[in-house]
Amino acid sequence: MSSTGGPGSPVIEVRDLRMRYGTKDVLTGVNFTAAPGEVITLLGPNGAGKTTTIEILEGFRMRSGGHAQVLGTDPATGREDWRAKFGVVLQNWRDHGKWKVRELLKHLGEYYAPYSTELVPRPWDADELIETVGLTEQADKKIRMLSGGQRRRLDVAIGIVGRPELLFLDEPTVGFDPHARREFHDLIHRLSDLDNTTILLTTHDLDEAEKLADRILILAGGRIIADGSADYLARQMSTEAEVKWRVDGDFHVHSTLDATDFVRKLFAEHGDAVTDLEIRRASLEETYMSMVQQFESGNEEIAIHQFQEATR
Ligand SMILES: Nc1ncnc2c1ncn2[C@@H]1O[C@H](COP(=O)(O)OP(=O)(O)OP(=O)(O)O)[C@@H](O)[C@H]1O
Repeated sequence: MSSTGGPGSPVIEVRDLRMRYGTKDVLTGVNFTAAPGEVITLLGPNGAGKTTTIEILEGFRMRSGGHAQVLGTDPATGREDWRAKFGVVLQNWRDHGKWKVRELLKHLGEYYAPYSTELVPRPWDADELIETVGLTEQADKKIRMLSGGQRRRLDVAIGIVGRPELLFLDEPTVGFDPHARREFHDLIHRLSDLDNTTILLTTHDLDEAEKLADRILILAGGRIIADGSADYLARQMSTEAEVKWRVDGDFHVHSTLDATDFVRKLFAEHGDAVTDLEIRRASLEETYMSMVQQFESGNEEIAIHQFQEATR
């Protein structure tokens, strides 16, 4: 089932999205699109407006201005059949304590049965889903007995029980141990690769953003100030690479704009005497920190200008 508003059209399309709370402008012109099957991570400092953006797209919050289309519909006017096409994992979902895990997933799943198709049978079989999110041992436990991380896995299961075309996840891995985090990442890859699910998630974990996202959006100062793959962003922001090497046991470091040319000359001069060669570009974390620092020190225009210059 495709309901993106026509073949090839974006699943999410946001233009000049604005949000004002009282006298405070939180979003001042957000622009981005998401294609079918894309995994997009929304990064930004606390209070940047990530949750606000997601809630507007989910139809939970009315925007102050601008244009938004989600699965071919304006979220401000989306109805039941539109809501059934996407899944939501909120930041704090803390009810249903008396229900048991399997019971709740079966119950919530029933809502999606009318939207089942030959291609995408809905809902997800409860036991299969429970196994997929790693809760088999907890299937017959009451929800209030689950640990924080197990509860979060259940939140993810609730978000995908209807086999959504689009999945919104707000800080999905808070409280996950490294093993649960790895399993969650595998699940996201599966959903996007096998089911072509489009995924928009927020996280403060840059390592996670780098591992998961096809594209990273950085939201700061009310706008998307950077949009691209982790590698692309790091390359655009850091023009210099750091080269480290040893010659005859002595350690050397050099920053250069053209690492390939530098290394070629290094070998021409020292040949086999060069050992422990390492070339390093800025990590996503360094790129992100440098952009956000510019914003927090009041240099919004410089940060945007720097990025735009670099991506020109
Ligand atoms: N209902 C509301 N009424 C007034 N102000 C609000 C409301 N909801 C959010 N805000 C404010 O809007 C700004 C953006 O909040 P939002 O929760 O969208 O940010 P965020 O990027 O998700 O932050 P975090 O990373 O801390 O979760 C914050 O300054 C917040 O205090």
